[in-house]
Order: sequence, then C-alpha cells, then structure tokens
Amino acid sequence: MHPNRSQLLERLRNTSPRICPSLLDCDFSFLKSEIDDAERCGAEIVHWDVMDGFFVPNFSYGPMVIRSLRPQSQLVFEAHLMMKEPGKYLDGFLEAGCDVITIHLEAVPDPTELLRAIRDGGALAGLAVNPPTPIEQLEPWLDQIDLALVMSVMPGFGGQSFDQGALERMRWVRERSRPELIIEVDGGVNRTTISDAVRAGARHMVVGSAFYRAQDRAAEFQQLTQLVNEGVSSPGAME
Ligand SMILES: O=C(CO)[C@@H](O)[C@H](O)COP(=O)(O)O
Repeated sequence: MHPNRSQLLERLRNTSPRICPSLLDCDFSFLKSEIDDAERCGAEIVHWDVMDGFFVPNFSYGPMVIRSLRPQSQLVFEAHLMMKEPGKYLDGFLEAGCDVITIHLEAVPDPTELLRAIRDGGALAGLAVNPPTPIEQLEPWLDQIDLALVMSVMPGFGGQSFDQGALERMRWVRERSRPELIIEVDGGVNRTTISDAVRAGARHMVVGSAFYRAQDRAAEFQQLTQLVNEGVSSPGAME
C-alpha cells in the first residue's frame, strides 16, 4: 500500500467521528483564512465540493485552486467530485494533493477502474450516492472503497434540509460493511440532525452552512462536537 494511504487510513480509522467543514459555504475571497479557521475551530478535514455544472446545476472550483492551497494547510483535503466525468480530471486532483477523493456512483456506474486509480494514486477512495439512488447499488463496491458518502440532500447547493431517509441508508451501509469503512453524511447536517446521523453510523459529518454561516464558528464547532459525542455514547450508536 502507498505509504501516505496507509498512514492516512490509520489516522482516520482510529478516532471518533469528526466534523468536516464544507468550503462551499465559506467566503471564497478569503479561502486560505477560511481553511485556517476550520483548523482553529478543531477540524482535521476540510471538504472541497467540486461541481462541474453538468452533474449538478452549479460550479465551484477545480484542481488548480486545491493545488494552490495544499501547501498552505496541514488539514486532510477531501475532494467530493460532483462531476459527470471525474475520470477525465482524476490525475489533476491526485496531483493537487487531495487525500480523499470521492466520486458519484450515478456518474460512474462501474467505478472499479477509477476507485483503483484513486487508491493507486495514494488517496483514499470514496463513493457517493444521491438520495434517490437505491442504496443497495453500493453493495458490489463496498470492499473497494475506504469511504461511503450517503448524501442527505440532492447535491449542488448548501443550506438545504436534511433528508431523514439518509439515516436508514447509513444503517444499511453500516450493517453490510467492514468496521473500518468510513461512513460520511453530507447535506443539512446541523445541531438538529447531527446526533441522529452519528447514531445511524456516520463518522464524517460534512457541515457547510451550519459552520461557515455561524456567528461564532468556534462555539458552533464545539456544540456540534458535543452533540456528536452524545450520539456516540447513546443507545444504537456505532460500535
Ligand atoms: O455537497 C454539498 C452540496 O452539494 C454539501 O457539502 C453542502 O455544501 C453542505 O452544505 P450544508 O447542507 O451543510 O449547508
């Protein structure tokens, strides 16, 4: 295994659930300090929402922007590729220094080759599913991924409401996957929804608007962390 990959897996596997601020809701004119602010508040990971205007009806940023910020931060960079043709640009994201790269099953119905390329490139491989996609479609790939991203909104925009159906879908993944698979949830995660997400098995909680639009981000991060810890220690929580 690529040394970075094995070290990263070890690091992400061994600790409790984490909050992953989503940069989609930050102030892009201060991108570096917005990433630093996530770190100041206690984050270990930032979530880059990459949108191509085809897979989702919105644009954001690409590998050049991520590459320019990579030397500026020690945080784990996770790229969520909301792209119709992620394979065309995968090398760019690997070269940009992304630590985790997640592609969508809806965009790549047979992701075997791309998942292998992500892992061979030294990153962790994630596979995402949108709310309408039957969760059973993940099953053939569970052994080929490091992270399963269960979307709790239709991707494209921040600030949407959490789809409660994601809870059952995460439980489904948790029951069928090896314990070290990271289950991630993304969309509408906030003080109201985060504990249920943890109880359903989420280990990475992507939080956009609830963090970046908070009046006091450090206090919000702390509050969310407390709710995560309560979710972990309550009945039905992940092992
Ligand atoms: O991938 C996406 C949206 O497509 C998300 O990462 C959002 O950016 C999360 O924002 P909130 O729902 O937390 O406001």
